[in-house]
Amino acid sequence: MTEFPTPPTDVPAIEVVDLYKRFGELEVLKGVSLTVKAGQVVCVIGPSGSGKSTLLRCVNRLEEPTAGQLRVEGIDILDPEIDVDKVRTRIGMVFQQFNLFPHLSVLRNLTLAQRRVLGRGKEEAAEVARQNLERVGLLDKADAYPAHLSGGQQQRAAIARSLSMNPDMMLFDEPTSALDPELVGDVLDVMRNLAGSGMTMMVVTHEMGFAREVGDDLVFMDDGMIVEEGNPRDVLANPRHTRTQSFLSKVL
Ligand SMILES: Nc1ncnc2c1ncn2[C@@H]1O[C@H](COP(=O)(O)OP(=O)(O)OP(=O)(O)O)[C@@H](O)[C@H]1O
Repeated sequence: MTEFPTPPTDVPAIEVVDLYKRFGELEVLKGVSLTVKAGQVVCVIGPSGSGKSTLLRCVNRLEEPTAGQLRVEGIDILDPEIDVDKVRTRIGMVFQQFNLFPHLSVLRNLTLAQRRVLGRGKEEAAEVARQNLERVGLLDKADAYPAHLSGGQQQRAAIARSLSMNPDMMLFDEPTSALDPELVGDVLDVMRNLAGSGMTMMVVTHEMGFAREVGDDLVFMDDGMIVEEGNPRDVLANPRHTRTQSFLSKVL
């Protein structure tokens, strides 16, 4: 099995090289290349169906690319010898639909994978869980069940669950799209704090304000390709490509 050594600091956190993904006849990714440096926040925007989620899902091996290269901290994660569980412990993923287990308390949602995947003991896992619940402002909900939390609280619990695995980087797939508008701000605040703490993040989002303020880089995808990429403030203020202009004119 390939082990993950501590990477030298000049190795990119994520390197996507000429990535293709096909579902049957449908080519969803058509030669996507991008680099996320350690500590960077890269936001990915684009119309529905442009391949944003598929790209993220390839990065933590929830989907198998059809062709191309994917390196995480310099390690080829498409290597058939790779331990996929180990890849996933390095890369936290937060989904639109929270994916908490409804029959487990918030605390047990946070301790389960720590114990099963990382082999932590009960007390250590609970302590790590409490620290991360505190980080997202939910320590008082440790014993609650997901159904008794608001959508925003559930998403913050899902972020705390990811953090409890001590990931080196986190992928966010439209983390606020399922939330009522008044609950979006709290989740974005948690993400802003995470970015401020130096977490490497790739964020598929429709929140252009977040992308502008927090993103180091903005990627616009359309039809399975990266059409435009650059400093978020520049791309949002002065999109160069007509497809970016057309998309932004509808969402800004
Ligand atoms: N497992 C799958 N099987 C077949 N087709 C799929 C699968 N997953 C995604 N697709 C298709 O791939 C295309 C890209 O989907 P993807 O979810 O990556 O787009 P997206 O840009 O994230 O869209 P949205 O903003 O609506 O979430 C869509 O046409 C979608 O229907």
